[in-house]
Amino acid sequence: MGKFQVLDHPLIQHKLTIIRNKNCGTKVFREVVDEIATLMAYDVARDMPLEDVEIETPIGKTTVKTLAGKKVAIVPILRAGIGMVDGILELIPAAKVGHIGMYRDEKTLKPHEYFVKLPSDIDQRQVYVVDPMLATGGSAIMAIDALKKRGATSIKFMCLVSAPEGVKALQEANPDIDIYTAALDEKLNEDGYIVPGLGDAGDRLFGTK
Ligand SMILES: O=P(O)(O)OC[C@H]1O[C@H](OP(=O)(O)OP(=O)(O)O)[C@H](O)[C@@H]1O
Ligand SMILES: O=c1cc[nH]c(=O)[nH]1
Ligand SMILES: [Mg+2]
Repeated sequence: MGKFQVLDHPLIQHKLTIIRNKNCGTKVFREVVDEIATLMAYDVARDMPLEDVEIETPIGKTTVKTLAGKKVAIVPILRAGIGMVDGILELIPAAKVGHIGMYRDEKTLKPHEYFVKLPSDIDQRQVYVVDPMLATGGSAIMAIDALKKRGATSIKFMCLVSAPEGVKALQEANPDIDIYTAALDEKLNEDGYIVPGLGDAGDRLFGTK
């Protein structure tokens, strides 16, 4: 089974409180989602492999560490996942970015895929799938299926708020992936929204309500 980690650094908890508040406007919401994504990426990247490299400092020769292993692809699930991309690129600026478009039917809660565009070497990359919300898990599972179908083998999923139902479904469907969340909330309500959650992440990011 992959890792399941709640990244509850005090700075992350504080920033999450800011965006959970219903009075937080689009501008601040966007800025703070970005900041949380950067803080999370720092921890998610902790197991990046290193290799030795010989360099010369102004004082003399030495063997030190440099990043090795797979290059990163960030794959946001549209729309809301887009809000986390820039924050991760702050730390991993050379990452490539793929996009998977997905919307959840409001009645059935079933996800529908409408767009997939990935880096051509996705099978060679460490993929970070990002979406602020993991509710029923349907969207994340369908996005990861789309990635695996196209050859991705090394996948981590990052979200801000998750529901126990979504975590369980995602783990059962993909026991090979690591899941990172800033908070594990109580439950889903009858409309499929996370309680207490932060509402509709896409609408709050883009001001579409
Ligand atoms: O775990 P699930 O039950 O699938 O729900 C989570 C999905 O719902 C939201 O997207 P939405 O369908 O609202 O699309 P949007 O990002 O375009 O608003 C959210 O950003 C996730 O992608
Ligand atoms: O609480 C939720 C659940 C799904 N999608 C959202 O944006 N918010
Ligand atoms: Mg939405």
